[in-house]
Amino acid sequence: MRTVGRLHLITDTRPGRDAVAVAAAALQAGFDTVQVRPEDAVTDREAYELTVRILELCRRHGAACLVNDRLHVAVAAGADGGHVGADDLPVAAARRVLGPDAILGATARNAVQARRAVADGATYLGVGPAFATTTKTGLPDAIGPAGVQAVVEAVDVPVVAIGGVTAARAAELFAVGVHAVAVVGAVSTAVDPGAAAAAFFTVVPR
Ligand SMILES: Cc1ncc(COP(=O)(O)OP(=O)(O)O)c(N)n1
Ligand SMILES: Cc1ncsc1CCOP(=O)(O)O
Ligand SMILES: [Mg+2]
Repeated sequence: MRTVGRLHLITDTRPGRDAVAVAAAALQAGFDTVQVRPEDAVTDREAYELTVRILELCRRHGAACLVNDRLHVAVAAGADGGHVGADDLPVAAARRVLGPDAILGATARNAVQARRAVADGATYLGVGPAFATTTKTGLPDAIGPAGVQAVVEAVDVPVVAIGGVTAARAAELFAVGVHAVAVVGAVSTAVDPGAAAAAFFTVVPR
């Protein structure tokens, strides 16, 4: 199984966004994982074609490619794994779909959810929202670095913090022990996504 990366770009497929160009810039700047996260309006065919393009970029950079929610697309495209949350396949079922060697991320907000996801086969935990975000609507209140730290201290698998993550805030999150951060808006909405991504590379603990 490929190891879990430290800097995860999550694709922004909202209208007007160029997910492939942003992924290329982030990979060039040092991001080591791209999670393809198709909006609900994106068809499976579109999600598959996007994943194939992103996977080719990831392979060129030695990076991991994951697919959010739609694990059949991950398997069909030959991606490195997927990510599931409360509205997706249960973690144990997702593990059966992906097989024992794939990377499987699961969303958790607290220690109880985290331990359950690990017991059911999660490779890493996506924990947040760490800070308030407008990228995804309907989220519960942000849990802050302290809430993320509570999960870090509850499990022995990598924690990937998500939600309102900027380069400055990433330093706070690494300081409480996260393995990685996942980013959408701070890179995808930047005037220069490559420069925005490069700012994260400087805060990853070596
Ligand atoms: C790294 C990471 N953490 C959390 C999420 C959220 O996934 P999920 O709960 O399935 O919500 P949607 O992304 O499907 O809206 C994630 N995608 N990645
Ligand atoms: C998919 C998801 N899950 C929790 S927050 C979030 C979106 C994160 O986007 P941003 O990095 O722009 O806050
Ligand atoms: Mg989901």
